[in-house]
Amino acid sequence: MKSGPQAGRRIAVVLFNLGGPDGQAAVRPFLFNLFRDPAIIQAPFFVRYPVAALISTTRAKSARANYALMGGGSPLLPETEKQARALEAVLAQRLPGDTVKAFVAMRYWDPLTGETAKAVKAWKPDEVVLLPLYPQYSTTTTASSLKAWNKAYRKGPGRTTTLCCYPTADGFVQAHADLIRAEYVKAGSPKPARILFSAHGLPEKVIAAGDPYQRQVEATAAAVVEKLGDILGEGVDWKICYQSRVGPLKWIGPSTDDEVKAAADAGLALVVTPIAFVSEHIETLVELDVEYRELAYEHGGSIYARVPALGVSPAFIDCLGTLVTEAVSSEASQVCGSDRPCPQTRPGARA
Ligand SMILES: C=CC1=C(C)c2cc3[nH]c(cc4nc(cc5[nH]c(cc1n2)c(C)c5CCC(=O)O)C(CCC(=O)O)=C4C)c(C)c3C=C
Ligand SMILES: [Fe+2]
Ligand SMILES: [Fe+2]
Repeated sequence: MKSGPQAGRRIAVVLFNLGGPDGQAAVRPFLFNLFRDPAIIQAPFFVRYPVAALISTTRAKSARANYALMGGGSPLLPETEKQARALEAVLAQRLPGDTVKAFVAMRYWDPLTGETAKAVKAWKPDEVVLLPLYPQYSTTTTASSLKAWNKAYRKGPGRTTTLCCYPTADGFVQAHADLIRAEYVKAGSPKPARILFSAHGLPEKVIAAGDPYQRQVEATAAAVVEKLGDILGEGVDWKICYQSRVGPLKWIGPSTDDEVKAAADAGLALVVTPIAFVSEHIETLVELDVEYRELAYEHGGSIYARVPALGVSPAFIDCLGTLVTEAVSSEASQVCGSDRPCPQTRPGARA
């Protein structure tokens, strides 16, 4: 525990997320920002730029059509803002006497990380807590955001603590279990049924290079399953699968589309839950709700229940509040919420 005065601090909590286009015109430049990131395409600058320009141009048309299904752009920013306000409310209770403000820093679209770093500097915090809205650590998401932040916030005021991951944190796991149970019951508690834990996929080579994401996704699913003993068992099983494959590389599997087909072919009711996204966005509202639902029906499935993303579910926001409270009372510069620390963690190190 830290010594010295505890109250009266100005605490900035910075929520990291990927960002999404706010309208049709933003789709191509958003995709360009994404594909020029060396965390996404591991190639030298002079290869990455033309590749990013090519992929963003060729992918833009189909991506625009998908964003059009959600009203033209991504709901990710308004959803993340709601989480920021809910977290401020929880922290006002947890840390009375301190002033807490939650900022949003997106990686590939507004508000971009550099812009948010300027706003945080201007707010002059005593403490900065970096909180990725990625419960499972990946080099492609968490590490990429942290790198962009460290560059933009160099010499910024305040002591910084990073919450690198929280794949098995109590409230996070409980919130998932509660939402899954509620959706299963709403669907009529069908049997036989399968719960699919669907996470964003990654190229196999990223995992082979030591990225802990897949192991942490498995840890999350196992922890949620432990809390679902009342519905899992005879006639109800579960599986992890991976969605949103992009590009020609081999990605980790099994893929969500194969698992949806297999379950529907076998006559199982499906309960599909996003397990690595904490808010609704294109991968849940289009891929899970439209594309995979259609696939299930094409394969003879009759029940396809989709569990909502965590959003502002009280157990989840309360869990984030606990993590932030622990971070500001910790001596360490990185707080890892995993039982097997991720590579980000250097115990005792301070930035
Ligand atoms: C766990 C979260 C995510 C991981 C891991 C991740 C890796 C990853 N993503 C791409 C390519 C795309 N991702 C896109 C959108 C997108 N991805 C995530 C999350 C993770 N990505 C989010 C939150 C979003 C934003 C969605 C929104 O509503 O705007 C897109 C754009 C959409 C599309 O064209 O499909 C692409 C492309 C790669 C290549 C990758 C790992 C290598
Ligand atoms: Fe993605
Ligand atoms: Fe971690």
